Amino acid sequence: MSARDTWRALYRHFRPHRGTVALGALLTLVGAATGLAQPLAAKALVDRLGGDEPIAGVLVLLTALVVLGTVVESFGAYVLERTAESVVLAARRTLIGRLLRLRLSEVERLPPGDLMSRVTSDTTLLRAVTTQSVVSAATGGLTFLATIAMMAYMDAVLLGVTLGVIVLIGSAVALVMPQISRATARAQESVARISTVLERAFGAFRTVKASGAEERETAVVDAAAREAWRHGVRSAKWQSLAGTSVGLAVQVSFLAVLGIGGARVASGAISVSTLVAFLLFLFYLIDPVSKLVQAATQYQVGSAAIARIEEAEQLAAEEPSAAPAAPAAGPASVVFEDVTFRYRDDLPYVHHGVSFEVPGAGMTAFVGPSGAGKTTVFGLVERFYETSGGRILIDGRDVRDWPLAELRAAIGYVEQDSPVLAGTVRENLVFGAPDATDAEIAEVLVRAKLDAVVERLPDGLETVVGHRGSKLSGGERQRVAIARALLRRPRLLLLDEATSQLDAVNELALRDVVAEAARETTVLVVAHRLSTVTLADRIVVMEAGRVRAVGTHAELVARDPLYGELAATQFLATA
Ligand SMILES: Nc1ncnc2c1ncn2[C@@H]1O[C@H](COP(=O)(O)OP(=O)(O)OP(=O)(O)O)[C@@H](O)[C@H]1O
Repeated sequence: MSARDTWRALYRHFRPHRGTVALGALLTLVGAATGLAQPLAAKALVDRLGGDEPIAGVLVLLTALVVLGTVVESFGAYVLERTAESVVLAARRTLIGRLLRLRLSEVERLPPGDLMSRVTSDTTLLRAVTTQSVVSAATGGLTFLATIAMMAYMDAVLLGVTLGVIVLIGSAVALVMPQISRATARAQESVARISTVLERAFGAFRTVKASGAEERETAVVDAAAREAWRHGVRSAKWQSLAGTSVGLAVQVSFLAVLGIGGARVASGAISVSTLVAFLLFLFYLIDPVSKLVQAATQYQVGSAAIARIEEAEQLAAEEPSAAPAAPAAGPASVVFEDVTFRYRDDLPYVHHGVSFEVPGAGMTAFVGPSGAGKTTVFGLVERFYETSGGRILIDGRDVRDWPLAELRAAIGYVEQDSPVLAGTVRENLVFGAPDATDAEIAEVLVRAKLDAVVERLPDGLETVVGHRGSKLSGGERQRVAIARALLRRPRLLLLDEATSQLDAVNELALRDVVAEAARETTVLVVAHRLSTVTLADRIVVMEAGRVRAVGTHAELVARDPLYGELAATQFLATA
């Protein structure tokens, strides 16, 4: 990101809060002013005590100043901190609103752990830069200019000396500033790597344990944590260097002013009192310069974070579209017209001109060797990906012309590994149909042959199924996934049959569920079982990204050698 883009992005986060930041700055200034007035009141008090004058008025004034100062200052600090939290919240909400709408291809490209850490960790770094550092820069800048003006009024030559030293040391500090940003960026990348590795490990926790990979995975996380530490420490080093440079600048200026000022006093150019006053102003300069350096440091940290946040905001997302109020009913037809497709421009084509027609209703099975492109058909129907060529028509309408939410509302999709989400059975069922009534749930449970299963569960529908549904059997998970899809009352059911074996009871149950669903919706199924294909109204045989043959089981066994082979090997194994 260029420096200008960083400015612009930071300003975008700051802009909605500029009013409250200004209020916070004002309160900070008022608090500081009452602080300055306190010594004056104290002096008056001491004077009056000495002169035996009444002190009640001054005492009240002093107390009022102390109370007012404390209240105003703490309220100002609260306003700024609250605004800082609001900036973080706004950044998080923008990111969250976008992340779940990202295109599938983007999420496949970036590890989810990395995306998550941008929402959680990087946004936190915006806290200081958009509020405290703006106030520091503003108040520091103002006081700096006022003090410089006073110094100019005292003696221009000594001011020149002072500014010379400050510019010299300031330039050196400016050189290390980008180092802070770089080190912070590296540290944040390492933090993201921690999330990524942990996410991978928890996503396949059984495999990690079964492979005895705990130590190795721990070592990878450990390395990332140490890497984050290393860059964090490097950033701290540059930050402290920048911080101490203020003291150095003032000390060097002090010596230079003392030397040159002494000579000027000796030559009669200025009076001793001017030199003393000038030196005092020099010390007043420490605070504003510190604030300016601090603001610059925070800006560097913030710019590292903003780059990562912006990157996530630039990822391609799907356009939001309102779900239809009343989706059309009845089974939908599906037509593929010479569809070509590849997952990425640098990958080979997966579909080399796929064409088939499925009328509304009935069940169509897709079969073919592994990698033939069957699951990809479903990804394209759902418009998870865009085709490279050809057309896909659902109900005679190009999928690109459907509002995305309407298209997906018409479809029920059961993935191959039938994901069940953490939560209760009920939460899993209504995931795709949040408004489903208890009666509808009960009906779908019967249809998916899950009613007996749910009855057996300790808490029925409210039973927590564990992370990824690990408390359900494979067959049960599959039927929960089908029930979830059916509850959406889809016009088109896409079912990616699991390749894993099912016992006879589960297999039969699944077969009935699918057969029944096919009576009222169009069912497309990537089939791996004889029991499924014999049931199908038509079978599409795919091979290497092309449709080889279409027909019924009996027709294809007689006509298509590849199908005959599949039937003999793949399907019969499951018969
Ligand atoms: N998200 C993806 N990104 C890149 N390539 C992919 C992706 N998904 C699938 N592929 C590739 O596309 C090809 C077709 O995959 P697809 O999943 O459609 O095959 P399939 O016929 O369903 O196979 P199976 O029966 O084994 O599930 C494969 O070579 C696969 O490696």
